[in-house]
Amino acid sequence: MRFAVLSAGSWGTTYAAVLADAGNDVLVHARRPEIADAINTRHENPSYLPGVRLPHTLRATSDPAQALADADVAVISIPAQSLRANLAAWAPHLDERTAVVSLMKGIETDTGMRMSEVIQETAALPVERIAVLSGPNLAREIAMKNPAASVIASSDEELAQALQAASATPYFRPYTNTDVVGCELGGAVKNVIALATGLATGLGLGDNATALLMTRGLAETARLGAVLGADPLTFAGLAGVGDLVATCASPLSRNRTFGTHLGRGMTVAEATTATSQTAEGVKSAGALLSLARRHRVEMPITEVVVGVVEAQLTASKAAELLMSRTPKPEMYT
Ligand SMILES: NC(=O)C1=CN([C@@H]2O[C@H](COP(=O)(O)OP(=O)(O)OC[C@H]3O[C@@H](n4cnc5c(N)ncnc54)[C@H](O)[C@@H]3O)[C@@H](O)[C@H]2O)C=CC1
Ligand SMILES: O=C(CO)COP(=O)(O)O
Repeated sequence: MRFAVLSAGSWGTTYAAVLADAGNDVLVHARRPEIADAINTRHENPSYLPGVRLPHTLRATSDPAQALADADVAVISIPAQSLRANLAAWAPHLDERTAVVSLMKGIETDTGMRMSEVIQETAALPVERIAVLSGPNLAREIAMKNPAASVIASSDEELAQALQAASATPYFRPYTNTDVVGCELGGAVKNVIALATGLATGLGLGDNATALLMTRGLAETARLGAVLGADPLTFAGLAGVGDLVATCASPLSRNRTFGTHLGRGMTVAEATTATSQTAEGVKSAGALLSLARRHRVEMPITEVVVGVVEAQLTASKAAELLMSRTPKPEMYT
C-alpha cells in the first residue's frame, strides 16, 4: 500500500519506519526540509530519533501535496491542537478513496472532540474511512525494533484489518477493534494520568502512590468511557491499561517526565522548555475535565492535574486533596 505520513516527529517517523519495514511504499512529510533531507540521504531523523537507523526504503518530502499524491492511506501524527488547521490545508490533496489514520492521543480543547471526530468534520470524510491507532507505543523503543503491540480501531472492520495486515512486522503486532471511542479515550486520558504519576514521582511519593494513580486513573477513564459509549472491555486492553502502564511507568514518556518536573518544583513554563517534544496531556486535561463535567462524571485525578497545570494548585496540595476525598465504594458511576 502507498502511505503518506504527516509528520516526521517521534511517532510519525517511527510508525513510518514500521510501515516501510512491512513492505509498504511510504512517503513522510517533514515540515523542515533538512529533516526530509536527513531521512532521504542519511536514513535518520536527528531531531526526533537521534542515533536510530531508519529503513533505506523510507522516503521524505517537505511538500504535503507530494506526500499525499496517490496515497491509499494518510497517517496523521501532529500535536492534537494543531490538527484542525493543518488538516484544513491538507484536505484538498486527499483523494476521495484515501483512508485517514490518526496516531494522535489528545482531545481538542475548544470543542472537546476526539481526533477522529475532528478528522471527520474537517475533511468531510465518512466515518468508515477513518481509523485510529493506539496502544503502549513508546516511539523510541519501537524505532529500536523492540517488540510492541497496538490496536487499530475503525467502525469499518475491513479497513482495520487491511491496516493491521499492512503494519505487521516481526517487532510490531497490531490488533483490531471496532471501539474507536474507547481506544481514543484510553490514549487521551492516560496522558493525564501519566502527568499525575509524574507529579507523584517528582514528590518522591513511592510506588504504591503510582499504582494507586494508575488504577484509579483507569477507573475514571472507564467512568467517562461508559457515558460516551465506549466498550468497557477496551479499557482492559492495549489501548487502555496497556498504554496506561507503559506511559505511567516509563521515563521515556514525555507526559510523565513533564509531571515529574512539576513535582520537583518547576513551573509549567520551565517544564515546557525542558520537555522539547509534545506532552499532549497538558492541553487535553482541561478538555477532558470539561467533557466529564458536561456528562456529570467525576474525574478527581484529572481535576487536580488541571489545577496543577493551570498553576492553581501545588503538586503536594493536589496529593493532599486526592487523599482527603470522602470515602467511596471502589466501583461507582
Ligand atoms: N512519541 C510517542 O511515543 C507517541 C506519541 N503519540 C502521539 O502522537 C502524536 C504526535 O506526537 P509525537 O510524534 O510524539 O510528537 P513530536 O513532538 O515528537 O513531533 C510532533 C510533530 O508534529 C510537528 N508539529 C509540531 N507542531 C506543529 C504544528 N503546529 N503544525 C503542524 N505540525 C506540527 C512537528 O514538526 C513534528 O513533526 C501525539 O498526539 C502523541 O500523543 C502516540 C503514541 C506514541
Ligand atoms: O503514547 C505514548 C506511549 O504509548 C507516548 O507517551 P508520551 O507522549 O507521554 O511520551
